[in-house]
Amino acid sequence: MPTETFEFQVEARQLLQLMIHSVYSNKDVFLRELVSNASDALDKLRLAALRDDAPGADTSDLHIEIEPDGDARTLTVRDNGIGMTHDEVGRLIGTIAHSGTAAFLEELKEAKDAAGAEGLIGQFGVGFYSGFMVADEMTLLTRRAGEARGTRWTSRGEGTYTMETVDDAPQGTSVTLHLKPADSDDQLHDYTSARKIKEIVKKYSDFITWPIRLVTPAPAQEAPAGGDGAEAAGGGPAAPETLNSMKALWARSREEVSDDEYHELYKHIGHDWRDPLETVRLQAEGTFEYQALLFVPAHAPHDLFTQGFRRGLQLYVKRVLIMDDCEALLPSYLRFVKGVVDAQDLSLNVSREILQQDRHIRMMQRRLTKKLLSSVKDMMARNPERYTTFWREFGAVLKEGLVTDAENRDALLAVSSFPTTYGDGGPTTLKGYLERMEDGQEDIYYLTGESRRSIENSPHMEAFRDRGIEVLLLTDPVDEVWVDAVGEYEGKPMRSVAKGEIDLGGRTGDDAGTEREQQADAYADLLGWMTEQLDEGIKEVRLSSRLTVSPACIVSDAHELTPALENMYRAMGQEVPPARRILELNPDHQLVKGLNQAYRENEDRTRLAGTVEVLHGLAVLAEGGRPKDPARFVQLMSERLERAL
Ligand SMILES: Nc1ncnc2c1ncn2[C@@H]1O[C@H](COP(=O)(O)OP(=O)(O)OP(=O)(O)O)[C@@H](O)[C@H]1O
Repeated sequence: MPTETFEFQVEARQLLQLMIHSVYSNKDVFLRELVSNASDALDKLRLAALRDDAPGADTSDLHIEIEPDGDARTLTVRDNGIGMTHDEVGRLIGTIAHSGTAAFLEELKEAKDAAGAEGLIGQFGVGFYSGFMVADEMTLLTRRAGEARGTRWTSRGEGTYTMETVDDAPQGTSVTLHLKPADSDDQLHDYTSARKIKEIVKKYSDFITWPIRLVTPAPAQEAPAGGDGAEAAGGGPAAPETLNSMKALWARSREEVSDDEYHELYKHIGHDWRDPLETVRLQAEGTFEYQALLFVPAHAPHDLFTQGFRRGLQLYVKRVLIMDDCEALLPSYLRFVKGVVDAQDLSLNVSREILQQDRHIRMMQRRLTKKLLSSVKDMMARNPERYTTFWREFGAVLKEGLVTDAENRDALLAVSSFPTTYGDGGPTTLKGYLERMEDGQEDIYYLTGESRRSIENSPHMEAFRDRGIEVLLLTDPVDEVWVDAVGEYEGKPMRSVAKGEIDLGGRTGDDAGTEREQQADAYADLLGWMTEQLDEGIKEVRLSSRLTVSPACIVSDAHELTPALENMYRAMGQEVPPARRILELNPDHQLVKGLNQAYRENEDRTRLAGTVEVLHGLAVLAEGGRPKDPARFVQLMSERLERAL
């Protein structure tokens, strides 16, 4: 078979460069990555066998081998798992399939220091490539279980790699690293040293549920074969030593397991190089027994909001992994949680469809959800800083639960926090807001919008700002939805400052009522005329009690959809009749007063009609929208500016 040469995909090449000129100081982790891949490959093969989906595969002694060779300066990590087809090698090893790679590389360019870059790389788990931190050449020999021929892949990590078909590859995958010279200044250890290998495996891979064996080539001994024929080597002097304890961490008591051990398990499952933010254990006893070890990552992945986001919850049945990415175990708003759930009494070959219906799974889901929410609540009380990180990373996802999970709504509200106009603007809970509410205030005020800046500068906020009334500033898309779904908190209605009539209670003073009535009389004709002038988008023009600086703003009826929500529904393909909105005028503003005067004094109101259009356009702009006919708006505006010169 000819050896073919291929070029790495652009992103892959960039990542490889990063690995070779490693920004990552701890190079030992390359071994963890290779062992982790080997372990996944063994899990996959066993799963396929459980489903009778691996004809011709040998599953008799599934294991991982590590074989150093000091003379040749190589290190081989070998598994007899699922292996890869020729096609898969090209696809999985030559490219980077992670969806957010482009975004990642952008961020990486911006990361100012090595620590930042290190953190980012962790998110993308450039697993296999990490071998190039310690090797100047890597060879991968693999044969997909059940197939006749295998593939050899070789690369020096520069622009290209080669692939060839081979006839005599053992089942599974072996990765051979041609090691760079040891250099302790650069944290490049001697990775052919048995002591070093044992230390790394113990530290990072002890929990792996497959045996990790150290194979030391004895001079007079035949090299032990990987997979087939391994048993035949019996009688030789040194049986390979198993380096890991293989204990399932989730089945052990808390006292027996160190935080570091939990963290290593998380990194394996979560494909993350960083420690998790929180570890949550649950041991359910009784008629349906199960153990769970759940992790909240410290960073939200880039693709959390994309369709097809892969969750990281693994389902085991009596220590056997039966499903990766098990979506039935947690509601969608907790999809960022990683971990393991190990149940005693499920069938080994349950399908995803059956799981969705299963009564026990539903019970587990409820209990796991409650446990996670109570852990977040504890975190809030015991470790506010950690909670702040949690909320920054996952708040937007968790709030989806306020809409979809009525049962846990109160628990979710209790752990939710929101930016606010109070104090330094840092997030507040609804409880905190309630405690600060002054006598007479009946509602919890909020405003939704695209960014904090645009909300803070919105005309709707003016009266609230003047009177020092706290307003929650909601900028996540989901905020539009949950405020409607939740409606109230502790009997206090949630009220958008951009919706309905705002009556700020007795705060305006005793004369305010009569003053307003007088104004209403004075403006009545103008308002009626303006309503006629504006097109069907505006159903009413009225005086405002929320403006102090701006001349006008647009508000929605209390029960109308906001424009953002309208757009959202349309984007989802739903038909929504356009909402008819209200234009509010500030009766104390010079422009509005002038408008009223001009209305009274002029019979011919053609020009005035144009001014009304401009005023409406300005209000649309102020809330972040765009005038319906921008060219006409600009023309009307220019004419008026010209006259003012
Ligand atoms: N030993 C192996 N046996 C079978 N397939 C493998 C093996 N090593 C790697 N692969 C395949 O190559 C893919 C890419 O591996 P790589 O280590 O680069 O990333 P990953 O494992 O998907 O992600 P991460 O590094 O974040 O864990 C794997 O997803 C797997 O499909």
